[in-house]
Amino acid sequence: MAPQITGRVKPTKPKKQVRGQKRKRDDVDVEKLQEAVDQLDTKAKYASFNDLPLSEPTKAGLKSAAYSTLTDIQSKAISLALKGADILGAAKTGSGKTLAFLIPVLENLYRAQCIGPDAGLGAMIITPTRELAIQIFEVMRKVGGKGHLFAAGLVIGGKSLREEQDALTRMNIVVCTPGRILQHLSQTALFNVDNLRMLVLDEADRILDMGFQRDVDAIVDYLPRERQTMLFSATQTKRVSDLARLSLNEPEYVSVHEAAQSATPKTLQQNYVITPLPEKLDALWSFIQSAKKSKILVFLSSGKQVRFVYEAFRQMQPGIPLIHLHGRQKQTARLEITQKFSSAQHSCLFATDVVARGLDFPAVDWVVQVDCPEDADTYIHRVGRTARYERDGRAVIFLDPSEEEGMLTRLEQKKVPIEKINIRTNKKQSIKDQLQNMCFQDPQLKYLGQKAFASYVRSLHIQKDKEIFKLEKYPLEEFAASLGLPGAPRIKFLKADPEEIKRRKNASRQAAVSESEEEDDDGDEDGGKAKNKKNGVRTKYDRMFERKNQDILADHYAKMVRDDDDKDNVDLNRLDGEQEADDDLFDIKRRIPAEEGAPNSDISTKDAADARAAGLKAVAIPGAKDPVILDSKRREKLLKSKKKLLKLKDKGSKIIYDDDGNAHEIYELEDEADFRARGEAEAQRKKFLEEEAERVKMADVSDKALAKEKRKAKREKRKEKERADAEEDGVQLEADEDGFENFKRDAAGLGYSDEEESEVEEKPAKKQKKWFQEEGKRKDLHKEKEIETLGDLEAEAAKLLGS
Ligand SMILES: Nc1ncnc2c1ncn2[C@@H]1O[C@H](COP(=O)(O)OP(=O)(O)OP(=O)(O)O)[C@@H](O)[C@H]1O
Repeated sequence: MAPQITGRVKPTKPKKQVRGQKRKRDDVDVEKLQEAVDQLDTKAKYASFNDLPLSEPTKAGLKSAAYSTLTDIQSKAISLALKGADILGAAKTGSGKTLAFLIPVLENLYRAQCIGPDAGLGAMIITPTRELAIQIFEVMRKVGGKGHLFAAGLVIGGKSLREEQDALTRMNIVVCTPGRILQHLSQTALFNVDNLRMLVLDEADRILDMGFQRDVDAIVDYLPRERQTMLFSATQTKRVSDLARLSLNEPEYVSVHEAAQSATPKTLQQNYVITPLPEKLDALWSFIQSAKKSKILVFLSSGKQVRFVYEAFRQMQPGIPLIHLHGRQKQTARLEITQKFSSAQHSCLFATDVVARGLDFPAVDWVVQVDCPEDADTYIHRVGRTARYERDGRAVIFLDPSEEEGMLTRLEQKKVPIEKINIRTNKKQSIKDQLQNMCFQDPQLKYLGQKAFASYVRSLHIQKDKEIFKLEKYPLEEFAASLGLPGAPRIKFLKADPEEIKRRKNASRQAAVSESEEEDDDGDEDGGKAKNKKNGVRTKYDRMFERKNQDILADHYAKMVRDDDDKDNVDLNRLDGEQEADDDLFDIKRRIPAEEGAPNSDISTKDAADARAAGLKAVAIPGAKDPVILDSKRREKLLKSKKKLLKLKDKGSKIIYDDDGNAHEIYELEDEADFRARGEAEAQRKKFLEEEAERVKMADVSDKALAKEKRKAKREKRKEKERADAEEDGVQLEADEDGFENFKRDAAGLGYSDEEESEVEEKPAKKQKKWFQEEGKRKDLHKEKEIETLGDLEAEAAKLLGS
């Protein structure tokens, strides 16, 4: 198999080797395999992959990926799917549904010999997000890459359409998102799906809901009716209308946990905390503070909230690495972040529901839902990012008192066991004042806060389940204050049907994706304009004025400006207020000569005359060229501030004195005749450059020697201090030395030069010291236990949450 990420489907192995493998594969008795599949008992329970009639390449792939025993859903679904049945697969999050459909895809195409560019597209796997598509593709590469020769690819946007088009025409298996594949189906002339045998919808209920409805219906119209269709999800749809849309043929409903007591993994502990909306950020901050040695996934309801909370918390330095992810980030950034979180040991990821489904981040300790999810299904998927494949995990949701009853009812209906807990009062920290201070000092942060507020309130407005979300019950003024805002921004609600709004939102996102021109990190409604100005520099003021809905925040923004012009008592909501602002723009015109008696009174201009005629006063500023006209109280105030007055004064020019005490400008032109007497200009230039180069070279040598000396002294000093510290703490010096030596060897292994190596030496030592000190400080101050195991870390985090 030669799986490729969009655009490069050429086999990665040399041609000869590929042909040889193909012959070998042809030798395999496909017929025998088919016979075994025909005789397969679909009612039996299979424990090992070896018990199933699978091809050698698949078996080799499973072995090398260390998959040996089947999970329940795999045991039931694979046998049925191998026989070609349409399947509705439902099993808890993290129970191995991916392999339950990937193995049949590889096997059924293999037995049908649907391999190579002439075979055409044999299987299409659709997922709701790009991240999930990439993940599935990676699992397929892991399992199928050990000998299968399929050409497989990802079609998820983020690349040019042309690149994908070339690759698509030769693919046997494609993993894709709905919007992008539909674009190809309608625009790529050579993309032929007539041979398609298998269609898989992962997170099927999500793909079939209104967000993707039109796309999926249109995709299905292109596909042959005779095919095998498989739908998988932890919250499977059984709606007849959905199934009819996909023309499923007597589907087998494979639900391994239907009789189970809970819809969520047994190893998942779930709690909720009643947290009034204005206290949610306090609760989140306090939580993060007591779970710093964990891997935490925090869900918020919109990208704007994610950005604000991330930005604000980052500035407050919580002592744990923070990252953030939302659907409007560039694809490369999204990929980087998911990889970063996957490999992190301790980290906190703020995210929207873009990561709620399907993503298999290893070893997430906590899922925290700051905002209530839109329904119980979303809740189940969010918490499913932890406690995967028999691992332990914990989840906590902050519910506003008005959401409690509605949400608990919904969770109970879905068989979600959840218990109430409280935050220990002594662990609660209020960050409201800090946020207010930060927003006051940083208008960009304040603006993010305003956007976060607006998007959150809008999201409440469009929520479908009014039993949970009652907009009038939320204390919005206090909520705004809790974000650090000086007032609640005014929100304008669209009158459209909430479902329609949601559908449109989804559609526009997909359009953005398919154009492969993702929004920049700004993630605002102003995406279109951002694109127009893509190559230009957009300032925050550009963004501010490009906002579609200028009404939002108008009151508040006015207030902000009013603060500046405090004494003027200008009401910017009034037209004459705007006039005032305009006048300020042209204040240079109104600077006129002073009245008689003032230093510049002899200068008489038309402007001055006009100003005097208008009854305005002018004041002469010592050291300034022009007097200043007092046309507003603000300008009067300005004259009282010495610091501000400096701005009006002439800057002056710098002068140097020679040995005889004569003044000179810093740069003076030499006499031309003298210059010419010294020879040709070009020769002089060359000579000058050579001399300078020599001078720099000499200086460089002595600088380097000096720097080396300094580093040596610093190292000596550090070692001495470490020795002293170690003696004080009773730590064996050898241990430190060992670590130091190891690092040195690593650095050498990476090929650092001597110079670089000595630079590198400094870094770990510095880091080591910092962490050591912090740990020490923590120990001294709080007498806390060192965290080593998951149990320890839960105990640590549980200190915050008391039952
Ligand atoms: N047979 C197996 N043996 C060992 N590990 C497995 C097996 N099957 C799956 N896993 C592991 O279990 C984890 C969860 O699998 P997977 O992502 O397929 O779950 P899922 O049911 O699709 O979850 P979700 O509903 O969240 O999408 C993965 O890390 C995967 O590698």
